[in-house]
Amino acid sequence: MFILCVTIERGPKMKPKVIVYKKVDQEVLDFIQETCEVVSFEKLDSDTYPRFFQELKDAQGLLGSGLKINKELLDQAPQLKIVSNFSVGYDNLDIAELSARGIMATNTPDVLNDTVADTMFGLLLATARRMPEMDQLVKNGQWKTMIGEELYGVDVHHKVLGIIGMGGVGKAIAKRAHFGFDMPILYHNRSRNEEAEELFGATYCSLEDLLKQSDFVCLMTPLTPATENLMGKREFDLMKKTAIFINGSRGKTVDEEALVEALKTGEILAAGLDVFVQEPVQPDHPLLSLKNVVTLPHIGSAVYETRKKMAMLAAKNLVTGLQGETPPNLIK
Ligand SMILES: NC(=O)C1=CN([C@@H]2O[C@H](COP(=O)(O)OP(=O)(O)OC[C@H]3O[C@@H](n4cnc5c(N)ncnc54)[C@H](OP(=O)(O)O)[C@@H]3O)[C@@H](O)[C@H]2O)C=CC1
Ligand SMILES: O=CC(=O)O
Repeated sequence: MFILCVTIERGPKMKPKVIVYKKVDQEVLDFIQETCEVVSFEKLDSDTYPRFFQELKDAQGLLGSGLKINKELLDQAPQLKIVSNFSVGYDNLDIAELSARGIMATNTPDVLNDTVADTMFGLLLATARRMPEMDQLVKNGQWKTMIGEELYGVDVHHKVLGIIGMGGVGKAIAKRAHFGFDMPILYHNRSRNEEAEELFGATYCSLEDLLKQSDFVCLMTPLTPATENLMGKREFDLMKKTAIFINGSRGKTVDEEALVEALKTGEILAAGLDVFVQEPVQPDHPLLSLKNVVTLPHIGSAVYETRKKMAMLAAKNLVTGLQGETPPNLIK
């Protein structure tokens, strides 16, 4: 019998194509490029969207932040295997739609906890002691004499801090409050966080009790259907008139109209906000005209070292997923 043997020459294995739609260090791009073909965009805007959607057609991975990953976008990305979100919050991802299509989703928890907690504590202190207002007074040449009672702030140390959302960031805030400022801590989650209770003496309580008893209320939950508008008129009414509200979660966890009203009528003393329903917040937003509001442009994790750690973690998630393994921060 005559047997014909044919050897099929295989070319080098094609690298999967990924789109990185956020500016990351060359070191991070180099790491991804070892195993993937990378198309990168420093930002997405009206100029770059057409090419982004073109590239999406055969992309297997996405890495970036903020972009809404929903059904409409996924319909344009039939080869997609993984979405690596460059942030811990992932309310921009339609997780049900991704799961239904068998596409993995990952985020970047933990590496940013201390940085975000520093930001939130800074915001809390700045709001309590009216620092941006004082800064403006000095720079405007209005510091003519020692300031009077009308410009006094309120103490932070030994005051009761209520944390709604005692997770990674919440615990890092509690650590600062407990060891640095001798603050009794109340917290509210759907489940108990025994570590925070043991390490920082935090006391679990209902949302209602937390709002009634806290001098500072710090909101640090993810944005989910259950937390959307978590803080509304009823909740601000429950807070002490002397209390300060800090939001580091997402803008939509707060009913901004109710917050404006509470701040105007003196239902609460002041607010420190890193996040807004619409970002960037419009300059004519009523919150921005209030003296008792301190604002930041969503800078919780915005320091170079931390953003680099987040980028590398996002890159590892992406590459691991595309290699057929379980990424370290798979969202389940
Ligand atoms: N401003 C900024 O730059 C930043 C903002 N963030 C925001 O903060 C959020 C939290 O981050 P992180 O601490 O890492 O996340 P974690 O998942 O570690 O913690 C979230 C906490 O919120 C609690 N939680 C969730 N749902 C509810 C609910 N319905 N009611 C009460 N508590 C709830 C969880 O506890 P349980 O499950 O028991 O309810 C958990 O303790 C992010 O999702 C993001 O939106 C994060 C980093 C930076
Ligand atoms: O808002 C930032 C995040 O990491 O989530």
